[in-house]
Amino acid sequence: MTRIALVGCGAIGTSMLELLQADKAMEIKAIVVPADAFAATRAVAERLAPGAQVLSSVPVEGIDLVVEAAGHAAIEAHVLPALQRGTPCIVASVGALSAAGFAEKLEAAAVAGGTQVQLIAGAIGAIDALAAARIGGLDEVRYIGRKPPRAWKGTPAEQGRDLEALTQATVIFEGSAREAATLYPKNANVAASVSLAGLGLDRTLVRLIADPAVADNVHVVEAQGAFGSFELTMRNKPLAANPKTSALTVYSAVRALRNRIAPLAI
Ligand SMILES: NC(=O)C1=CN([C@@H]2O[C@H](COP(=O)(O)OP(=O)(O)OC[C@H]3O[C@@H](n4cnc5c(N)ncnc54)[C@H](OP(=O)(O)O)[C@@H]3O)[C@@H](O)[C@H]2O)C=CC1
Ligand SMILES: O=C([O-])CC(=O)C(=O)O
Repeated sequence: MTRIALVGCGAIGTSMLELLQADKAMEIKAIVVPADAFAATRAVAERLAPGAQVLSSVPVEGIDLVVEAAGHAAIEAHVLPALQRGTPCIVASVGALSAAGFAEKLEAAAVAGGTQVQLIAGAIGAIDALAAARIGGLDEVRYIGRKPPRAWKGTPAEQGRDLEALTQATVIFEGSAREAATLYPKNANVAASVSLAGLGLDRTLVRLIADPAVADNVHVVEAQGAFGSFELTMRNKPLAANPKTSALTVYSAVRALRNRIAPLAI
């Protein structure tokens, strides 16, 4: 039995718990959330993971694997210490690695604990192709993220514009993946994933668009290099509980967990 600590119990975490009820080889032992979310999280746990304790930090003993679906700050607070203790971690908030020196810090914690941190592909695809293409050499990688205006609420996209009033597609950001992931921590984790798999946070070109004509979260990756080239378009359904987040992120996290224990992993 693999004993799991889930960090975060919002849109992704709750949907993961729903799916993981079917997995008999895994047990959710702990759900880690801020103290002000205890009551709501206990109600979710009662329904979907009755054996889980709701806590404000990952237990030091009795956890085989940590899975994070909480946000950038949770990596420093919960993933780093778990790695240092030797517990492997699966991370959804990949954009946290855009902070200067943070990827190195994460790696050092994993080395100190003799374990590994796995960054999930989340809402984007072709991370495998991109990471393989990097070995032969990449010349250019572009990422374009297009979401409905409501998905950009509470972000810098609101500065100087009324998102509700947009009548046409509007570029809200153009720059590096590092800047995108820093400025849009709940919307541009995939920009960080694409860049970490490919040309790096500073050389990956990112454009973010608020588009009233789309209902899905549309992600495009274009890459060129020694391997040839590819263009990928994902049209992801957002989660009802959080329009910023694509449902595919949940499936990607569940896949990562299942692959940890599957005799044949794909
Ligand atoms: N790689 C990818 O493709 C994607 C990655 N993500 C990442 O996943 C994160 C979660 O997404 P989503 O579930 O939609 O967001 P939600 O806002 O719906 O849920 C976040 C949950 O995490 C909790 N939380 C916040 N901060 C902490 C912390 N420091 N420690 C423990 N728990 C914490 C929240 O508690 P409370 O309610 O009290 O704040 C809430 O339960 C995003 O912030 C983003 O970083 C999201 C989409 C795609
Ligand atoms: O879920 C998505 O479509 C992408 C997302 O929010 C992110 O990359 O942070």
